Order: sequence, then C-alpha cells, then structure tokens
Amino acid sequence: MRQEGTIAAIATPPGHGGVGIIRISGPDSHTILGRLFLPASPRFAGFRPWTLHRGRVCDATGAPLDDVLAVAMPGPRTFTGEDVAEIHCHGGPAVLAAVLEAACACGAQLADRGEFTRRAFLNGRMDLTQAEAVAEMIAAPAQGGLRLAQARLQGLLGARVAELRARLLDLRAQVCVAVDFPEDEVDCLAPEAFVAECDAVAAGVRGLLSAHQRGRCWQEGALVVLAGHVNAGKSSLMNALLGRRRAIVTDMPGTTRDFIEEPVQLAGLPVRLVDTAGLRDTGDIVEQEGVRISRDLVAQADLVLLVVDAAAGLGHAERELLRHVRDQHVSGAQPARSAPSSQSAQSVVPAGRVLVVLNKTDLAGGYGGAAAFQCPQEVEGCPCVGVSALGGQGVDELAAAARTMVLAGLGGGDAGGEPESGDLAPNLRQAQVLRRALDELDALMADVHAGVPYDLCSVRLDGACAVLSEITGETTPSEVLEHIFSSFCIGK
Ligand SMILES: Nc1nc2c(c(=O)[nH]1)N(C=O)[C@@H](CNc1ccc(C(=O)N[C@@H](CCC(=O)O)C(=O)O)cc1)CN2
Ligand SMILES: Nc1nc2c(ncn2[C@@H]2O[C@H](COP(=O)(O)OP(=O)(O)OP(=O)(O)O)[C@@H](O)[C@H]2O)c(=O)[nH]1
Ligand SMILES: [Mg+2]
Repeated sequence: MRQEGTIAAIATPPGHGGVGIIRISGPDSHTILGRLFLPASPRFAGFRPWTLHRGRVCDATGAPLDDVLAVAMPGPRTFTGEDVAEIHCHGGPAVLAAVLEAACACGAQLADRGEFTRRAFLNGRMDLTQAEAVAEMIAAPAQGGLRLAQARLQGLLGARVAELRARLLDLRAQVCVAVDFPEDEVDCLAPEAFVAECDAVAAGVRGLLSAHQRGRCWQEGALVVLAGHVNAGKSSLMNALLGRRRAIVTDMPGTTRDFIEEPVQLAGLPVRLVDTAGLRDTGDIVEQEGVRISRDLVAQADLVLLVVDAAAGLGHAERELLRHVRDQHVSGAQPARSAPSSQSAQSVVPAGRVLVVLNKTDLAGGYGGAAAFQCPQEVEGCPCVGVSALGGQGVDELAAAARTMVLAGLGGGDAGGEPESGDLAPNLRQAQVLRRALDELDALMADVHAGVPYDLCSVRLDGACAVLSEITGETTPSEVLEHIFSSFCIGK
C-alpha cells in the first residue's frame, strides 16, 4: 500500500458541471500548486492557508488552461492529514483532464480509488467506520440512509464499539487478577459475574446487529422483485410504480426476457425494484435463462410482489413460487441470530416475504367471479392488494403495503419510521465482524460455565477484543482495507 508521494485526482463527478475540483494531497502539493498557478492579483504574496485565490492555471509551455480559484491547506489539520491543495476549475471534462495532466507533469501521481480517504485513515484523521461512512454518504439513495451515514461519519458507531470493547478489556483485567491471586477472595471474579458481564456485552452486539438489517435497506435500498405468470402485468406495474415508461409492455406473453432493475422510493422507502421474465415452461432458451434469473431474484428478494391477473387467480406457476419461497423460509434462509426481533415476526406471517398483487382489477369482477371486484384480505396465507397497473388504482396502497412488509421483515416494524440522526446501523462488513465477535463471546460463556480455567478463558476474551477492533480498523487485515478503499470513487 503506497503512502508516500503526492497524489492528484479529479474530485468532482465525471461529466459537465458548474465547477470541477482537482484535489492534490501530499508533501509536494503546495509546490505543485505554486508551479501551476499564476495569480490574478499583482498584490499576491503567496497562498494564505485555507483562502481561495483567483488566478490562471498554465501548462508546461505557459499556455493558459483555465481561469480558476485555488486553495492551499497545510497539514496535519486537513482531510487527509497531509498538505492539501485544490484547484476549482470550470467543470468540463476536457478542462479537468488538462489541469490534472499539468499537475502530473509537475510531479503528482494519479490517485487510486479512495486513496485520499485511505490516507486520512492511515494518518489517524478518522477510524475505519468513518472512512467507510464517507463512501456511504456519497452512495446514500435517500435521506434515511444519509442520516445513518452521518452518524457513522461522526464516529458514533466507532465510539459504541470502543465502549463494548473497553468493557471486555476491563473484564480481562479482572480475570488477570483472579489468575494471579487465586486466593484473594475480595478481588476474585465469580464465574456468574464473568458470564453476566459477557452477556451484557453480547446483548450490546446483538442490538447493533439487528440495527444492521434495517439500516441496510435505508442505505442500499431493499430488493423488491416483481414476479408472476407471463402477461400478469409485471412490467405495467413496474412502470406505474416508477411513474414513467421504463419496461416494454405488450399483450404478447413473454415480452420481458431479461430482468430490469431501477431505484425508486416506495412510500419513502428506498427500493431496488426489479421486473422479471414471466414464469412459464418454455422451449425458448433465452426465455428459459430469464425464468432462471427470475427464480434467483425471488430467492434473494426482501419482498416479492407476486403479480396475478385478478380474473384468472392463482395458477400452477404462482403456487409453485409460493411453495418455493415458503420452503426457503422454513429452511432458515435468513441468518437466525442476526435479527432476533424478526424471528417472531416471521413465525406470525409464514410467507412474510410475499405480497400478492391482484392486477387488472378494472377488468376483473369479484375474485373468483362475483360482480364487483372485492379484494380478499389474503391469498394462500399471504397479504393481498388489488390494483390496476393500467389505470393506477391501488398503486399507492400497494407501495405503502410493500414498505410496511419490508420493514416488518427486517425487524422492529415501521413504528420508528425513518432512521433518525444519531441512530446506529453497522454496514455489512461491520455486521459480519460483529457476528464473529458474538460467536467468540458465546464460546467464552460456554467455557466459563464448563469450568475452563480463567487463564484459558482470557485467551478467548482477547480474541473477542481483537475481532471488535477490526470494526474501527486497528486490527483489520490489509486485504480487507484494500477491498474497502477500492470500492470508493477516484478522487475520494
Ligand atoms: N472543496 C472541498 N469541499 C469538501 C471537501 C474537500 O476536501 N474539499 N471534503 C472532503 O471530503 C468535505 C469536507 N471535509 C473535511 C474534513 C476534514 C477537514 C479538516 O481536517 N479540517 C481541519 C480544520 C481546518 C480549519 O478550519 O482550520 C480540522 O478539522 O482539523 C476539512 C474538510 C466536504 N467538502
Ligand atoms: N386492463 C388492464 N390491462 C392490463 C393491466 N396491467 C397490464 N395490462 C395489460 O396486460 C398485458 C401484459 O402486460 P405486461 O405488463 O407486459 O405483463 P408482464 O407480466 O410484464 O408480461 P411478461 O413480460 O410477458 O411476463 C398488456 O397488454 C397490458 O396492457 C391492468 O391493470 N388492466
Ligand atoms: Mg414484462
């Protein structure tokens, strides 16, 4: 992992913008800026720190490239902890490429993805949860996710994990006393007290894990999959939910052959909405592949919208899909311990991942044939709503029901509404680390119960502490760091 040298990158998104920023960080950044920059003011007497100065950037031959504002920020109190310079150019791709090239000609190297933030982390300007939050803040699809990323950027998650770890370290100290002075009755830690304290820390870890599930859908969007028989109106419903014509709709069965994913908010919940190929037996190999992908997506979905032609009712393919989803549920596709509160919700609603959508209610009489369409409360044990994808009736109610079901499935229900500022929610990596920490704590408690000597127990205690510090980055393996920062944008 390179950490010397001076790096440069375009910090603003590709394309045309009002202003585009070149960011330079490292020991030579101010020298490089000085060589590129021709001040506009005759009174200019060098860069005043943290102050924008107006001037021109010229290339090596002295030809002017752009009229700019530039700033020099002296380390270590900067984003990266190093000397930083920024050149605020006109936001065109050719201008920015030319100024970046000029910076490189003066000695800067092109920055890798996430290299500015990696340097900030390595220079102790932020812990790993904060570095990850920088990227998550940029990626947040809606306000709820943004608030979760902001809490992490402030270091609240790192602080909570550090607090849990400190309790384990404290316990470790008490264990050492018990090992060193086994006869000392006053200081000796009783196994019951040992287990009780471990259990309290484990409860804290579990609390963070259940927050992860909810946080995930606010940050990445819940996966909601439109599935059902050919011609049921999945693509029409996709378009109705998006409010624009995105998917091709025809009266030919088998119109959609590949899946289509679009981000959308359903009643304020960020969702990755996926339209899929209609389920049917077919000889067409392209369509067969489409059907296979549909089944995969159904298996991964946080919520399946099973679209059914209301007049036709459930057919063979729909019943098979319901059975498929239900079997998956029974075999415990959800990690059992990750969201304890969702387990009870699941057992109340056996097929809680499926919402049956009776479509074409404008054509249908009553479900099963009565005169006016009456939407049943549930179909095959799944909640049910009636809509007309064509006319838009019931689509808002469908969105609200989908939101409620997704949040119920993730535990905690919809009562709390959107995440609030200060709410903690670990991301996937952090949750995986927390799960390992919980395994260590469970094993530790079992050992203490079984009367394993304290000096052996303390090894496990150390293990749990080491696992927890992977969250904040003290002991994170370098390939994990590499992976985290390589998912960043260039220039971040
Ligand atoms: N133009 C620009 N805007 C930007 C950034 C940037 O790098 N450039 N940021 C980058 O992502 C964010 C701001 N992030 C920052 C994070 C830390 C420090 C910093 O370390 N500041 C010093 C105090 C400086 C002072 O006021 O004297 C410190 O807190 O010690 C600055 C900006 C968002 N907007
Ligand atoms: N009357 C009526 N027709 C609808 C409604 N929704 C869809 N349709 C019609 O049903 C036909 C099939 O619609 P699609 O949205 O293409 O159906 P699909 O489920 O995506 O079909 P495949 O992609 O083939 O699996 C089209 O002719 C639509 O216009 C509705 O609510 N009312
Ligand atoms: Mg379709």
